[in-house]
Amino acid sequence: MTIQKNSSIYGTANLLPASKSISNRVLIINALAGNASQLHNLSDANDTQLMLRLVNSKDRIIDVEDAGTTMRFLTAYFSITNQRKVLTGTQRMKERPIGILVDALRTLGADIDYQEKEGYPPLTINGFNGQKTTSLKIRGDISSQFISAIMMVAPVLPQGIKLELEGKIGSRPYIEMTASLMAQFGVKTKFVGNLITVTPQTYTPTEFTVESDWSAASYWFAITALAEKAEVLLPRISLHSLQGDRAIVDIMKTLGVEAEIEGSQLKLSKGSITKELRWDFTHCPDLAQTVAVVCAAKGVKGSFTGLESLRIKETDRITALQNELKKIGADLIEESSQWTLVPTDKLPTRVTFATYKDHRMAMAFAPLATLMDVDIENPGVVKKSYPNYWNDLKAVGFHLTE
Ligand SMILES: O=C(O)C1=C[C@@H](OP(=O)(O)O)[C@@H](O)[C@H](O)C1
Ligand SMILES: C=C(OP(=O)(O)O)C(=O)O
Repeated sequence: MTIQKNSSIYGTANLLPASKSISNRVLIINALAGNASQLHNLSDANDTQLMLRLVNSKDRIIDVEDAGTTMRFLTAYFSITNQRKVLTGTQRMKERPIGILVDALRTLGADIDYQEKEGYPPLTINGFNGQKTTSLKIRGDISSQFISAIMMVAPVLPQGIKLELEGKIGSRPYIEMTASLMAQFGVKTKFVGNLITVTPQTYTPTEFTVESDWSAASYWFAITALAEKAEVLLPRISLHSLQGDRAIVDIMKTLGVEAEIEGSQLKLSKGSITKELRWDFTHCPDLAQTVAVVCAAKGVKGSFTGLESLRIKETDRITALQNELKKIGADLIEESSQWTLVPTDKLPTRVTFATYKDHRMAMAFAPLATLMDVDIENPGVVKKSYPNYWNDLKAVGFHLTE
């Protein structure tokens, strides 16, 4: 697919999706609350559509495709609700670790086997043999999704749980989001230091509306930063969000984007840009690609930390970024847990970007069409989190051809 260069961008990202992280949590919580909640504005992201279909499925084989939260949350949900299931996914899903979650669930009393490689999907869940312990230790540095998965099922355990997070904690706002959503469905958790305590409680069915997705919004900040002239409106988005990726407001302020609330919308417009950005992505890993591309094209030197988890997402995002940034003359150099982004000094006029079966590679590189003609391989990948991305680009004036 080709996106023709357009450096003046005006309009509304009307089809901005609802948060897939919030949607997938409320779907698990709702299932534990007897499916009696009224849920509004669930995300049209494929990850959420999968969760919607699979959480109450009677099928034995559950294919989560490439949806990480769906895989991790359903593993805990089916285990604790004593359902016999086989959980599988794409080839990439079979390379994304799940051993830490399986070990924790086994310690709790779940009977789970690996079908292929130890520590990775596919899994066979054979049921739950009664709660064996009330205290668990779990590493916090591989994926917060393991922690969220256990937290959500914890109140239905006969004796509740004390979960001690070990080592560095990554993606902490996602853990806080889990606690906050549990509270909105009537379940209290205590999260103090590295200890999460959940007593046995019952979820209350609730009416709940999902807000727009901040990770999806990040691409609109990138477009505004990169364009010569821009004014973009984002609907149904809150600055006081549960989503840690609202950090994009602060990051992009230094990269030349002003964001101000106008009624129920957020208005993005051009501001002034710095020469250097230092940022730790430990708690907002999904923003890294968006920010790296903007720095690379705008002549901003980046000093980044907290990118470790990018290696185990939809693709190895570090390698994918390094390969594709090279095509515009930029480098991402890794040196002992520090990454230096060396921006380009001369942009090409046309580039084809590979997307590595990763929605965020497609969505993060497309904004470069404000500066050059861009070809995107496998544009359909965006359906994982933002199926209407290309239509939204058209709505603000980009010209796209197959
Ligand atoms: O809990 C969630 O909804 C998510 C947590 C993050 O993953 P990690 O905890 O693996 O960093 C994030 O990258 C992912 O897109 C969604
Ligand atoms: C990492 C992501 O998702 P998941 O881990 O849920 O597949 C993402 O959406 O960028």
